[in-house]
Amino acid sequence: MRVLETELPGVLLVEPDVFGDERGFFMESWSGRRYREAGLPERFVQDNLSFSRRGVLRGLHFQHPRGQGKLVSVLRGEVFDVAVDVRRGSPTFGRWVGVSLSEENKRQLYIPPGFAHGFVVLSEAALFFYKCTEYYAPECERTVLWNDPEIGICWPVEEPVLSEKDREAPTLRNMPPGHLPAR
Ligand SMILES: Cc1cn([C@H]2C[C@H](O)[C@@H](COP(=O)(O)OP(=O)(O)O[C@H]3O[C@@H](C)C(=O)[C@@H](O)[C@H]3O)O2)c(=O)[nH]c1=O
Repeated sequence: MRVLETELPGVLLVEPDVFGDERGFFMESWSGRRYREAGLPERFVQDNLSFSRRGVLRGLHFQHPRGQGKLVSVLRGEVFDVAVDVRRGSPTFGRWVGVSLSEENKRQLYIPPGFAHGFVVLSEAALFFYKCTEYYAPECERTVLWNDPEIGICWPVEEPVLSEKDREAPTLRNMPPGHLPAR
């Protein structure tokens, strides 16, 4: 597999080895030892699966405290996946990276604690699977406005379908300081 650095140090793009033959394909979607050797966490404690229709945007989400590292992937369809550095004092605070993750390219994105995460569905529907290094803690859930102009994410969808929580989220500047992690 190949692990590629992104413009945000710590956010890693993983290209797994895929073995195709006349039956279909095989790939190891995660292996503790190999991912550790490649600089990713070995320990994940929760797996999540979500299904969304075209145009659905989930995000931008993170937990603080109890930050979660997330290894995200797409089992069906295609999404535009985004990570934003929300660590106060970070040289890349407020900066974002976005990648296409799909059933076809089978890529994974590793988003460390301290980064907000979101995605929008580009295909008819998407089945989104991710591993988390920390358990879900509803009291630590934080949401940043998906189209915060100061972050300036170039989303490939103009009027996404949002949850009420995501529609009403504050901008990064308006987040209570205690809701943001420090670097
Ligand atoms: C995230 C999560 C939600 N839930 C519940 C809470 C709620 O009733 C329901 C739906 O939750 P949400 O609307 O927050 O789901 P969703 O918008 O899909 O939230 C997810 O978005 C992506 C972008 C992430 O990065 C994830 O960490 C997570 O925040 O599921 C859990 O039980 N466990 C969990 O780990």
